[in-house]
Amino acid sequence: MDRNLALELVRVTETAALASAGYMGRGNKDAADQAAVDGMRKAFSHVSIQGKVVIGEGELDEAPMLYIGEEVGRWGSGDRAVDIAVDPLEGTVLIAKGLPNAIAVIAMAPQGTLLHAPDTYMKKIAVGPKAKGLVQLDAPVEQNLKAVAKALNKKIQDLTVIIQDRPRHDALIQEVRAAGCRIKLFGDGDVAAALATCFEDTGIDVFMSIGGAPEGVIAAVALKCLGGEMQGKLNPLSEEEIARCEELGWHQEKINKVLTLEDLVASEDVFFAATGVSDGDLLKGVTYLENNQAKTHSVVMRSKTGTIRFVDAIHRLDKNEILVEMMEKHR
Ligand SMILES: O=P(O)(O)OC[C@H]1O[C@](O)(COP(=O)(O)O)[C@@H](O)[C@@H]1O
Repeated sequence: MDRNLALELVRVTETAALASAGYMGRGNKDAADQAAVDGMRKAFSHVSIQGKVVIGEGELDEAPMLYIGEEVGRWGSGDRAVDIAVDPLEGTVLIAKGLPNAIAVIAMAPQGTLLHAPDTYMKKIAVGPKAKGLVQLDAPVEQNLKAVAKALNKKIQDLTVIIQDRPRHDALIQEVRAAGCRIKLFGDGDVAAALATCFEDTGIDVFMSIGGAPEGVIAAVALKCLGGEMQGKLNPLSEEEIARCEELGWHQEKINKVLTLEDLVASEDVFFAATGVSDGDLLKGVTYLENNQAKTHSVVMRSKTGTIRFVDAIHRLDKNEILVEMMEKHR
């Protein structure tokens, strides 16, 4: 895929972040999400791809924009056919409460290569490049943690495991504590949490959680670019979710299968871009500057070359056509 698409994708996540950041701390997660969706969709119309949303805001009946199956991009005759996975505002509650780690995020891959994950829960494990190939989602927790400690040349007591703070993880938390590791609990945003395992500065060594399956596919694209490892397994928690899986052709045998990184993302030529909405471990959030300007901090990655770029940008909110429209609508 054309390497210049990387910068195009950053423009899209920047626009989503800028559109939604004004809602920080205002207690309205739906309005913040809608703003991010608006911004992302608008910015996509300038990108030279024939994109189809495979992970989006839901089915057409529940999501009028960026719904699964929606065509995005310019759709010119020479444009590349691609699968698009979006989470315009990953961590809607985080923005509503003004908490850290909300991001706007996109993953892109050649057509037909991203897993069409149903919108149910998924059990996930992620580790950075040094521990790649050494963990097994279904293995005992302690066994995985010992393997990671060995790969990182750390004492098991010095490993930090990041887990979403939910009652469904009580037993997991007990097991990680019993193994002797440190734990960092996070409120929301498991894409950022999985990514953190690949950046030493974050101090996070392992990600273990049950979170959204769509977020699992998006994170897997990033882990592929970063040379890390991620595995997942659908984990429908209610009768309704099981029915939803069946409706989409996920029968018990398929649900029980551990999905490897290759199952989640079947291509070596994928892109991932994210822009911070609120300050986080990896990305700074949107900040507003004098003279109607705002600053964004993003990361964009391409698996083919393994390049990881951090992009700082200063935007004129009164000059850029799309941003002017977003500011009128959402500020
Ligand atoms: O809040 P739940 O039901 O535990 O779901 C977990 C999911 O929610 C999130 O924390 C945030 O998702 P939203 O941005 O859609 O609110 C995800 O990162 C995670 O996968």
